[in-house]
Amino acid sequence: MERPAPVAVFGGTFDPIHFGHLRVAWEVSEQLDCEVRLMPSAQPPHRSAPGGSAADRAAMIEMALAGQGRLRLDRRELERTGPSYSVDTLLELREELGPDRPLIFVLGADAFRALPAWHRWQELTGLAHLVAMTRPRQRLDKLEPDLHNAMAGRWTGLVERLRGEPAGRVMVIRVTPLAISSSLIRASLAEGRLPRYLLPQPVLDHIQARGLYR
Ligand SMILES: Nc1ncnc2c1ncn2[C@@H]1O[C@H](COP(=O)(O)OP(=O)(O)OP(=O)(O)O)[C@@H](O)[C@H]1O
Ligand SMILES: O=C(O)c1ccc[n+]([C@@H]2O[C@H](COP(=O)([O-])O)[C@@H](O)[C@H]2O)c1
Repeated sequence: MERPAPVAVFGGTFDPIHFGHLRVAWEVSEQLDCEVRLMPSAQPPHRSAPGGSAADRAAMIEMALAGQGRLRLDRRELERTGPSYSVDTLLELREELGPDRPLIFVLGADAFRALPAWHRWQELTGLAHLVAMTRPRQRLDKLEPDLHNAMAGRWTGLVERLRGEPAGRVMVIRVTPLAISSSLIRASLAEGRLPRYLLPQPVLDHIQARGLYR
């Protein structure tokens, strides 16, 4: 019996969302042949509070996603109080999806390398597959020993493996290198420059109308 399509979630601060996030999420959705849910964190662990409110960051994601059907916004972390630990989110999703449905947690190379600093990170592969996307200037080799050991035997290059099992595999997906970051965009706005063409125009219009990141 064929398993139902995987659910892929791409977590981030999205402060603000930009074409780097959007393009790589789109390519991952194409390569995995499933919907990808963009999931902004309420209170991101291991970084200072976002400059944009939860409502602004979610509104900007919605604007960015208008007019397409592959990517959608998942508000679950915004609706929870306390730090947005990914292990709690994946436990909640696993509970909703049941034990058999493939669940995929998508993260950029920098976030993947930082996994050993995450809350109960060793539990993540029991709940979901991990997909690490390439990102300019971020390596996916020479991982620190704990991460290297935790991932040993889990690597696959086959999407079918991810679609055929509920969790536990790790895959690298090569995406178009786009050296765009939210911090670059915030810095540009703080200096009074216009980061045009790095993010969707309706998102930039919203930032300007609301006076964000000045
Ligand atoms: N240009 C990009 N290419 C590939 N992955 C990206 C890119 N930008 C962000 N990501 C990934 O998206 C996820 C969410 O990133 P985040 O919202 O922190 O954006 P960011 O641009 O890295 O922000 P900041 O500069 O504030 O750290 C992370 O897993 C990150 O690795
Ligand atoms: O669970 C954790 O301890 C944890 C620590 C750091 C980051 N994360 C998650 O990783 C994703 C990317 O984080 P960031 O900071 O790059 O936006 C986002 O979904 C965060 O909630 C999760």
